[in-house]
Amino acid sequence: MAPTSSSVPYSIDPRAREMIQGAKVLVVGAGGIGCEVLKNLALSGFQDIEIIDLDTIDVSNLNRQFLFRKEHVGKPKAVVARQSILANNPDVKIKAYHDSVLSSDYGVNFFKRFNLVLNALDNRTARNHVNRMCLAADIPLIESGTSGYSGQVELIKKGVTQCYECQPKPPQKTFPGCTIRNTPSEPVHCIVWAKHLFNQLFGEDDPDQDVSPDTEDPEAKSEGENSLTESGNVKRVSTRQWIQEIGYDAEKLFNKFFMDDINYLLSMENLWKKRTPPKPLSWDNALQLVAEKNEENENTVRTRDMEVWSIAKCAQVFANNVSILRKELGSKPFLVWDKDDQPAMDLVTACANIRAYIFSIPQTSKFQVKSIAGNIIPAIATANAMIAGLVVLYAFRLLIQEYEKCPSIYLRQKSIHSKFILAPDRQLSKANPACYVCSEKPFVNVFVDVDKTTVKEFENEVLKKHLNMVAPDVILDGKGVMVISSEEGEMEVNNDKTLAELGILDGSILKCDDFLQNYELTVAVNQHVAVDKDEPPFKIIANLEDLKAKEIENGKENGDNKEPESDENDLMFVEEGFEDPQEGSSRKRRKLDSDSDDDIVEVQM
Ligand SMILES: Nc1ncnc2c1ncn2[C@@H]1O[C@H](COP(=O)(O)OP(=O)(O)OP(=O)(O)O)[C@@H](O)[C@H]1O
Ligand SMILES: [Zn+2]
Repeated sequence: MAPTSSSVPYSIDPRAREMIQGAKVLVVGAGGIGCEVLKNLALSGFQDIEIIDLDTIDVSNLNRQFLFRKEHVGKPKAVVARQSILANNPDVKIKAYHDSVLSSDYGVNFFKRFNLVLNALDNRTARNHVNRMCLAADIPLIESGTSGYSGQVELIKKGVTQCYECQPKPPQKTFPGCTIRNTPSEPVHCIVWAKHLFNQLFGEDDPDQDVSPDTEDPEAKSEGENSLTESGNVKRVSTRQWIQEIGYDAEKLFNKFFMDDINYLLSMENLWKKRTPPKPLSWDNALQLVAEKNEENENTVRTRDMEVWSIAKCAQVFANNVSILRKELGSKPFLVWDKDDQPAMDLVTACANIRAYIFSIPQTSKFQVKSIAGNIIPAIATANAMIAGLVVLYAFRLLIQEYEKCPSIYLRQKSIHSKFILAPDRQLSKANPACYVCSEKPFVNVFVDVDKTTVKEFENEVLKKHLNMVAPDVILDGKGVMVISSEEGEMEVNNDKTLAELGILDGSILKCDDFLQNYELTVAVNQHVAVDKDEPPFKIIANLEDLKAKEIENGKENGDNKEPESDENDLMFVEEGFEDPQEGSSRKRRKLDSDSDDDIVEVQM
């Protein structure tokens, strides 16, 4: 965009300018934001850059990840990003790692080599991990994310700001198991069920993803009636075992999931007193349900993915892809569902639509299924570019330790007059003194059923999945008993024992140590029995005061955006020093022409 008459060109502080050449920067993630950040770094004179990304280039990345071209599809993002930057600027020293940042190869000493770390990630696990590594190495981290037209940039610096984990993040949206398994009413319920079915057929075993009728559904039971089995599932051999026994026969699978299980659901009469009952569908009948010839469609330009498939087509797609995925599975222990893997996506689209048909729910195109199943909020190239621009502007300030000039800043779509608004917080966000990551003595309460929870479940679900440790060692305090070891083969004998069997009871204290993250956490164990079956089996509470506190409603999975503190009106800001926009003078903020199509905000410093 040509500078407007009112804009003042941005100039880098001369002290920062001097430091740019000698600065060593790590960029984590070479996706939408990462490509932009790398380009900005190279263009603004950074000479020593390292980039890490675990992924390879997908064709769907090409519209916005401009360092990649069609011929690069399938190649590692980090490697190609490096080549593209070097092609434009051969003087930059740039090193690429095609790897996960979670790997033990990147320990605290690896992070200590950098002046700055810039995150351009898309998931919480990796963000949490880099947060801990930067705290441990005491290196400033710039965290960033976008979600559609929204985005944010946040500085994380030990002892100066809050860390990425200071505030609890809302859990991802989930649906009650019985809605998914028994009484779906929206396309999304069928899509979640279809993803679970993929995992039952090919994925990692997860009892939470059962697709069979749930006989424990309280709505299904008459008063005083007991369920068929203790677990609430129809009693039979495990789904995977049965699938293997029938050799992944598509017709048998189809009749089981779409006819027998539906007949079973119909027998749970209470469920259908106020609902439209589902229609069981056999393989033979499905093949009859071909699309009515729709002349309108023939003249309409529609891409294949926008089409809603007939049920006969869904059945055929189901059979074809079961066979393709079975071959892909081969002798691997399991497949991982990926929205960009065509057979996996086709299978989920077909199954979701067959289930939707059975439950009289509107059917959806593959495009719609993909956006729901992949939790995709479309990535907006301009939002990524704006956020990446801010990341690098903040990088300049951090080189000269101007931390106070880097408050969290938010990008969001506003009104019909102005498409984007940038709004900074008034000041740096202070660390939460009860944070179980960055406080001086990290401490957390875990409420868990010590009589039922095994050591392995505790390690995987509590320590790794929810407390984000990578390779914990755990000692029962006071007794000095080692419970979990990060050394393979050392403590596996404990895996299937319950916590109680190892003497871990209500009031026990566990000392958990993650060597890689240089992170020690004290866990107080509290006996807790879930009363409601939809209640999570354990709870993690850093500060017991939080028990009463309302959950903070902020963030989205991709960008983890939260609302800015500043109160906005319908303005685009041109800030100086990010002072309180409400008190800004005309020098600091200008109302742009409301007819303007410009989506760019100029940030001056
Ligand atoms: N643990 C990790 N280690 C290294 N890189 C990671 C890790 N987790 C995620 N990434 C990378 O972070 C990048 C995030 O970029 P982005 O949000 O644009 O996602 P994408 O996968 O490229 O695009 P989309 O999800 O929209 O298809 C990806 O390239 C991804 O491979
Ligand atoms: Zn913290």
